[in-house]
Amino acid sequence: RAVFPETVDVNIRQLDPIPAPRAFLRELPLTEEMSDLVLRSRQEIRDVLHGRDDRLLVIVGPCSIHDPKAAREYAERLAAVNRELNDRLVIVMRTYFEKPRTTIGWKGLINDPDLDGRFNIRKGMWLARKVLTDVLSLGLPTAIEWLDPITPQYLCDLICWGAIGARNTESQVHRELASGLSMPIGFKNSTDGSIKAAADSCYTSAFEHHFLSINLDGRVISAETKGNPDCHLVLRGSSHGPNYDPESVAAALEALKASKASGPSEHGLVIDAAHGNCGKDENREAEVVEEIAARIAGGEQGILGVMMESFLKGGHQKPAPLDQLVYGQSITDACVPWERTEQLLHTLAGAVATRRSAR
Ligand SMILES: C[C@H](OP(=O)(O)O)C(=O)O
Ligand SMILES: [Mn+2]
Repeated sequence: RAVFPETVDVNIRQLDPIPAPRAFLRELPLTEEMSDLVLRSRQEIRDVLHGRDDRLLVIVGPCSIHDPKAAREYAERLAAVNRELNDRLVIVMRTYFEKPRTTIGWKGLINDPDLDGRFNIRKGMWLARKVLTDVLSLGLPTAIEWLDPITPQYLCDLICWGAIGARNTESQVHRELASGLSMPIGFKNSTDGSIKAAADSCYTSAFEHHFLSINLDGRVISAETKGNPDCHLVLRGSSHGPNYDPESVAAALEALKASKASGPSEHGLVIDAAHGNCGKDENREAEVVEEIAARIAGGEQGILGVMMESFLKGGHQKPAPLDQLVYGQSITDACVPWERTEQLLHTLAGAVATRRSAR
């Protein structure tokens, strides 16, 4: 016998087949226009990260997407501001569908799209593609955190920038994944504030790697990657406090040098004003963004981009089925409300203009 049944699936209750990625790509295809936007945006982000474009990368939007309608409404507002400020900012919308939990909790739209504990992953993956095509159809680039190593096969044609989160930044699986992804990848520093793991990830992901994955037809394959030359560090603070101050930025750039990380790491890093840099307090987050804008206006080098958690309404609420929720408010980390966000985007654009005129 090839398999002794009693030795496998001991802790498996159910295995449900999901259609292969190609079926999803056919059902919700990328249009020519969206493809052009994705390719153009990826290149603009690369140019900023490599010091070829003096604009500021701004990755802004909700901590997580839980309501496609509210996500689209937010995207419509952000797209309008993007049209106004894109000579100074490269704006990318956070469209996060996978949430890494410290312990247990709602894991995102793909894992539990109806917020009802039924974990209809097939529906969640379809909804994720639907939201991404909606956002791209508004002319807005997309940013995601990559968590499950199979998810990219379902979504990566629609993504302009990716993150590897603080809880996975040392993982070999995520470094291998990043080495083959088609867009720039930002590695968050570890939750304890250490920089070395993420710096080593920036170095490691630039090499070719070989690992098991699936292809668009759902077959298990051995992937050989070229290496991703566009990986960079994202400072997101830690449980011990913030790390966005000038001294921490300088120390992080030294750590990148010590890890022999190249490309973007020779030019700077991205600061996440949320998470450990604001104690998950949206009012503090807005202040952090203003402080960063002042430093950019003052000509500080090394800040290539800013991340902000922002949504239609400020604050956050506990996850619950959609009809029990306040519309347009985060169900994971607290977010800066839209009106304040719009002001902050103008402040960041003004800072870039000031820096540009001083050069
Ligand atoms: C979860 C993630 O933040 P992290 O804790 O990985 O910095 C995010 O929401 O951007
Ligand atoms: Mn968050």
